[in-house]
Amino acid sequence: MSGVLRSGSSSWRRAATLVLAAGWAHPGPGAPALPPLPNEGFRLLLLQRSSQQGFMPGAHVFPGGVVDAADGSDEWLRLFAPHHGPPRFGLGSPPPSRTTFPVLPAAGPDTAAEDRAGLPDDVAFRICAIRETFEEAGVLLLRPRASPPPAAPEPGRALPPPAGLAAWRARVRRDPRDFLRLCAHLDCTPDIWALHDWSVWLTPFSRRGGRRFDTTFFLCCLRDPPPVYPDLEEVVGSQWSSPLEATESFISKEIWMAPPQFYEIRRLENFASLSDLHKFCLDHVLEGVERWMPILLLTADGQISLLPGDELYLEDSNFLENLLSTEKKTEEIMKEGKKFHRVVIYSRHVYSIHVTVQSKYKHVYPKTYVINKSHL
Ligand SMILES: CCCC(=O)SCCNC(=O)CCNC(=O)[C@H](O)C(C)(C)COP(=O)(O)OP(=O)(O)OC[C@H]1O[C@@H](n2cnc3c(N)ncnc32)[C@H](O)[C@@H]1OP(=O)(O)O
Ligand SMILES: [Mg+2]
Repeated sequence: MSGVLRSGSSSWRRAATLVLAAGWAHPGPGAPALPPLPNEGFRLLLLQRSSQQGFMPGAHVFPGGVVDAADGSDEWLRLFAPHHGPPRFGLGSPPPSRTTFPVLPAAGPDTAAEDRAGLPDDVAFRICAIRETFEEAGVLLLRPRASPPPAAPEPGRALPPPAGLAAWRARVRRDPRDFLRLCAHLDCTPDIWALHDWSVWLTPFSRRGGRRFDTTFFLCCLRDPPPVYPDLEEVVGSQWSSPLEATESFISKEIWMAPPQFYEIRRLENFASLSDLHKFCLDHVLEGVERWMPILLLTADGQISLLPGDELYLEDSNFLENLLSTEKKTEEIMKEGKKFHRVVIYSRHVYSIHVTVQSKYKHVYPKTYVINKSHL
């Protein structure tokens, strides 16, 4: 399943990450914490990566990780039976395949046999996202095998942590194949039906080199926030933040996020409530999602991360291993154009987003977001 794809000098890791949105009541001062009403706001789970991580040390990201062969093993077939099985495991028809730029080489001939296992990618990637969320945050998104998903899915709940979970978590962190054994032990399956396709990001080329990921982002709505237990190795902290709170934490230098997370946080600002967000996911499921690779434009005093639709974005495979640069300053470049889909990176904690293009496939893009100059 995982396999490492090669394009030019880059090796690509296939990964999955989970945007967990939990319903959040607004208890007044001293008021008892009430269960959130459907039209209440939501908070997002952000995990802080350890400063020892090889990739994005210290960054706040959504739970996630590299897809492992175990996530696609056909041993899962007996666990999903009898309610679910090939070809779609109850996920509904496959989203339309969007042949978007860039095309990465298919998994090479060295992909081991078990990597081409019986599960379709969109099942295996959901299992990976749920496994990684368990490994990194101790949140268990499983569904009892006896209760197939409801016809009209509502936001779910994480499984209350059963006894002995810490020992199981250590086992799964050592060997991803133990995640299936944990599910069998609990007579559950990963709640793949609660995960909705949201976006796919490919790591842009940068002169620093380093790891590159082809990462599928899923979105999952929960009625209320489950307790979170960072593993304290890969992940050293966690927070539930609204899109606005996460933006303010970033601008005030309390947290650092890479452009994809900042973009997704701002995109989620479009939704006023958990029910709006959940309804959007259900209405949108057949449209498929855009898969894109930002192209970096280095300016004299910063960087601009260009996205498809931007007038400077070129769908040219040369940019798999190249970037753009100019002697001009960022402000000059910004004055020249008008068809924007870009994240402007002024400094480590000062990003702005400019969107003037229409979103594709009935998805939403973030609104233009420019911080006031006092932060510059
Ligand atoms: C400007 C950047 C633009 C882009 O990258 S766009 C593509 C998507 N990228 C992003 O979203 C940026 C943020 N990155 C991420 O969210 C994550 O890095 C991403 C892409 C989901 C991949 O997840 P990761 O957590 O990095 O991968 P992972 O969980 O498989 O491994 C992380 C490192 O932890 C290690 N690890 C995993 N399980 C462990 C265990 N049980 N005990 C100790 N160490 C463990 C694992 O070996 C890995 O270390 P290493 O990276 O191999 O050195
Ligand atoms: Mg991880």
